[in-house]
Amino acid sequence: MQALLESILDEVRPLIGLGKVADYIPALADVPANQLGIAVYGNDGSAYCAGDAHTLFSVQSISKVFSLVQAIDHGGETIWERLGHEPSGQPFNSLVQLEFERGRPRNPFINAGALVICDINQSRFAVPILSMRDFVRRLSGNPQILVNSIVADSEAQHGARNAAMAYLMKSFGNFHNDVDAVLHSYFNYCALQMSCLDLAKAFSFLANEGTSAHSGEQILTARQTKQVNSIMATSGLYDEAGNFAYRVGLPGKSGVGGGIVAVVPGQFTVCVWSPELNAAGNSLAGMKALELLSERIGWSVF
Ligand SMILES: NC(=O)CC[C@H](N)C(=O)O
Repeated sequence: MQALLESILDEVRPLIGLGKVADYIPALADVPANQLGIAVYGNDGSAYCAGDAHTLFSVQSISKVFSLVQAIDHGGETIWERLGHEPSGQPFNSLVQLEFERGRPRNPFINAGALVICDINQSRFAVPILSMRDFVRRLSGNPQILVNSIVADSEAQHGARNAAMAYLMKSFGNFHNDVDAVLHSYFNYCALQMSCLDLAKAFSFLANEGTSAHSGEQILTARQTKQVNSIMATSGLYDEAGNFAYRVGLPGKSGVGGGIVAVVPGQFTVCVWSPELNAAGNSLAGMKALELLSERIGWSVF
């Protein structure tokens, strides 16, 4: 596995320079574009790292999985009264469908759906950002994980589109808390800083029927785990979810920080990171690396 990861990184490195680092969040525009890392975390506790696998980066939309898991943990099936689990076929920050569908987001991994999930969690936790940080520390087994408040504040200053979605949902009665308070939480969740290895470990329960492979803690039931993986497979990469299923064939979740986590159920999780994005907002080199990995191991969920 170690040699395989090294050779995949060598193969995808020439793609660096062909994508574009997210700059609509100004603090992310400064991230050096030539970084590339990958980490695999096995259900047997084995870890393999290559490249910049220990460098911290902004998880951005990968945090939407953590928020969803927190909400399921508390609200169970009732959360689906407020949003769907269908792919949207739209960019992650689209407003168009939300108006047509009367403020009910298609799924928890587009921004509108994540904001509803954050609204649900805002009602539950006294200190939502600390609850999230501690949850992620537990999931990854790394008590050092922090939120980068410079990134969160930078996004807050350019958060008009997310605010528009939240207010639109409020106008339809599908948003219960103060919009600014929920946006503050959402931007802070997105600004969690983690490495490829942290993320691979944090997602390990999704490869292991709901139980964390390193701590033994049950995070979700096996049934809930299947549900989260299926939403990742159909919606984890926004309007590129079909392409990701076609090329990689695994449940996955991306973020505009350039990270992508994928799950090989029953075996391992993998996180790849390269900050330059393609037009859909997914890591360009990261997509290719995961495609090569699934081809070389000869395994996908399809
Ligand atoms: N796709 C992403 O990673 C988007 C997350 C980002 N914080 C936003 O709301 O725009």
